[in-house]
Amino acid sequence: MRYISTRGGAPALDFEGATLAGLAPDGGLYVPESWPQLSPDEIRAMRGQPYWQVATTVMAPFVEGSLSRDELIALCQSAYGTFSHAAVTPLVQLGEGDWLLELFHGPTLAFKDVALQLLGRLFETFLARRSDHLTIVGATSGDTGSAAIHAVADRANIDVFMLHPEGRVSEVQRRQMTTVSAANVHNIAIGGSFDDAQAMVKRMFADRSMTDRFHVAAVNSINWARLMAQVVYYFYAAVQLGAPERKVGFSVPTGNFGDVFAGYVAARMGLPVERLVVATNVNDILHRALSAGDYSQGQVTPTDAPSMDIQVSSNFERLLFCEGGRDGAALAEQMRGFEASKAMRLTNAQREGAAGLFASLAVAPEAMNAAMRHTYETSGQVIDPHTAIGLQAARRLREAGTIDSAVPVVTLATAHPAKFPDAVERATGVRPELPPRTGDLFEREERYETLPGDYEAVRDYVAARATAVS
Ligand SMILES: Cc1ncc(COP(=O)(O)O)c(C=O)c1O
Ligand SMILES: N[C@@H](CCOP(=O)(O)O)C(=O)O
Repeated sequence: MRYISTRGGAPALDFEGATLAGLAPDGGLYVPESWPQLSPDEIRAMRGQPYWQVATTVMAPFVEGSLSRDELIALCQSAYGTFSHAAVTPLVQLGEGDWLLELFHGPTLAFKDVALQLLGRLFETFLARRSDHLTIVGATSGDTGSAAIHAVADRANIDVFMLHPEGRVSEVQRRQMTTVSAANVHNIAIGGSFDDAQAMVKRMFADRSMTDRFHVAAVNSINWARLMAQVVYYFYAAVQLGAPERKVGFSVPTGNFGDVFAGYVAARMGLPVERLVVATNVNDILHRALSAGDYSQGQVTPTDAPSMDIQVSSNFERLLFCEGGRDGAALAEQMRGFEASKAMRLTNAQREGAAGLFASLAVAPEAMNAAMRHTYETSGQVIDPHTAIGLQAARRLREAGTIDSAVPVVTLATAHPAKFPDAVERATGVRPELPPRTGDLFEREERYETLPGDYEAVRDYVAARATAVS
């Protein structure tokens, strides 16, 4: 499989190259040259299979040329063996046609583990084939950071520098990052929002003073391998609910548009998906883009669903490329306009292409709290604020008739409620307990640097500690 840049100005790479590159040198994101297809028979055969086996079938075409089937199987068995639930991502029924896909049984209790447990192993496999050292630079609004750190801590030939917005992640999220004592882990709290941190990371990929000396790599969902791993659970869930004979809808709490783009990929590969609901909090750039064609960056408002406090959604560029005729030059121009003015209009082709599959809704804080409360009162299930946004959007769009009432809808439960105990307790009166695997999180010493939200300060900090490759 070959990977091309959404901005059309970078050479195509194989899977290994795209995984180690992260962002393309022209500022674009890598996407597969074409979508592999899974036939109804291949999808039907996934029923009853263990997660690692479904993962192998879904990912095999994407890694062709870079990993043998046996290597892929071994990586999947090892990555998904770290999950505490035998089903890895169990499906739980809440009501008639209303399902939760629990994605938080990995080491750091959020859906990010599904991809990052694999990505850490992919880095190790590829680094063993070459003499190289990765300087991973990432941005987090809370969950990617800890999942990435747990995936690469103490791995040889890797350093990770993780930027989080100071004071804007939950205490559990922060401690999951800052109490890891591995020498190759460097946490940085920066002034500003996740968007500021993400912009600095992207700028570093374009900064020759860094890329000439260091092999800068990505763990955010700008890295294609992250999304590839997330495509798997759409298939895994849908076949349990009757696919390929029956269509399934998904509601996805959304920030950087990575998780829901993985659902789009599943649909393009042949999974019968009725609708993909893009559920946002009040940071609603994606809802405005999908409902009105208006992709304009507002100020980030801090909320009780902090991981979704995002107003520039990196992976939306992948959708614009795929639905805009795969025209890299035109998209590069469109993105340059956005970067200069912080606003852009979707083209008719982009809007109409997206409208066939996506629906969207922005969920206000009161509705999010009501969804947590209602779910607890009616099913005894305690859910986290991000999941509540997905659930609320699914129910509202079903009531509005946007989603066929006969179609089962799966809401992605993206984080364990104990990551956000204060918000959950305020809404439900219940304070969720951290699972035993998190150990003595509140006793361990924290270690992180605080830097101003200033690119040069972050760049110099990284450059002084990273390992040069040339
Ligand atoms: C708990 C949680 N839910 C939802 C999201 C949004 O996912 P995405 O950024 O892939 O849209 C995130 C962060 O990305 C998250 O950490
Ligand atoms: N919500 C994320 C933000 C980064 O998103 P990513 O999927 O691109 O890594 C987080 O919790 O860090």
